[in-house]
Amino acid sequence: MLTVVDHPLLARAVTTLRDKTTPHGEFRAVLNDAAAILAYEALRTIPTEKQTVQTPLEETDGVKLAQEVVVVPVLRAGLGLVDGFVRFVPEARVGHLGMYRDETTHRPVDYYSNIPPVRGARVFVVDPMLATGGSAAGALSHLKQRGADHLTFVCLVAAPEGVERLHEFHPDVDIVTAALDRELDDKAYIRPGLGDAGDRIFGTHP
Ligand SMILES: O=P(O)(O)OC[C@H]1O[C@H](OP(=O)(O)OP(=O)(O)O)[C@H](O)[C@@H]1O
Ligand SMILES: O=c1cc[nH]c(=O)[nH]1
Ligand SMILES: [Mg+2]
Repeated sequence: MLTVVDHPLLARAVTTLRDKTTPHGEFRAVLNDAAAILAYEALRTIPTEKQTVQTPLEETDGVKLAQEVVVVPVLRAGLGLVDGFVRFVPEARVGHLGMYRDETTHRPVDYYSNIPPVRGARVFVVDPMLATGGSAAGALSHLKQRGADHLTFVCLVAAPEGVERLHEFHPDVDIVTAALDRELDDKAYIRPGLGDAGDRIFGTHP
């Protein structure tokens, strides 16, 4: 299932992130806020179980989360979405998957993996950009090999090509995004998009 999160504050954040004049410090801060809204939506279906709580006056019913939460950013750009999740679920475990996209083939190249236990957990793979879908599909396959059985992919901007690829190779994985853009260009950049998310977050190419 594809969810395009519809919220005025998120739409405004995406507009700021698309703006080429937004400097990297502001880009990071606004991406953090956008990530929190995405996390809020993506966590909507997390199961809870009953827990009693003692107020200053009496005991009453409350809830606790009934499933472990694991957040897995696809490096580098995915790091920009981690805090949005961890601010709501501070006990979340965080895995890291290092991948970059080869500039000519546009195929993902793996360079790092450090993943906590994922079997039975609710696993959120986070990366601002879903372009060809090669990186996301590779990340999801890697996590399934490690036993992940409840995966959600969370991004900021998705291209139709990437959504199609994930639906084909990972039909069991829900996608949550802030925007579904028009197309990929001949360099496999998302149009209109926001450029290279990693470079914009970290200020790599002034
Ligand atoms: O859907 P795809 O076609 O695979 O493209 C999307 C990937 O490209 C970007 O990473 P990039 O390779 O720029 O690495 P970086 O995060 O280190 O900048 C982005 O953050 C995704 O991981
Ligand atoms: O538009 C794109 C495509 C891939 N990666 C990015 O950072 N941006
Ligand atoms: Mg990049």
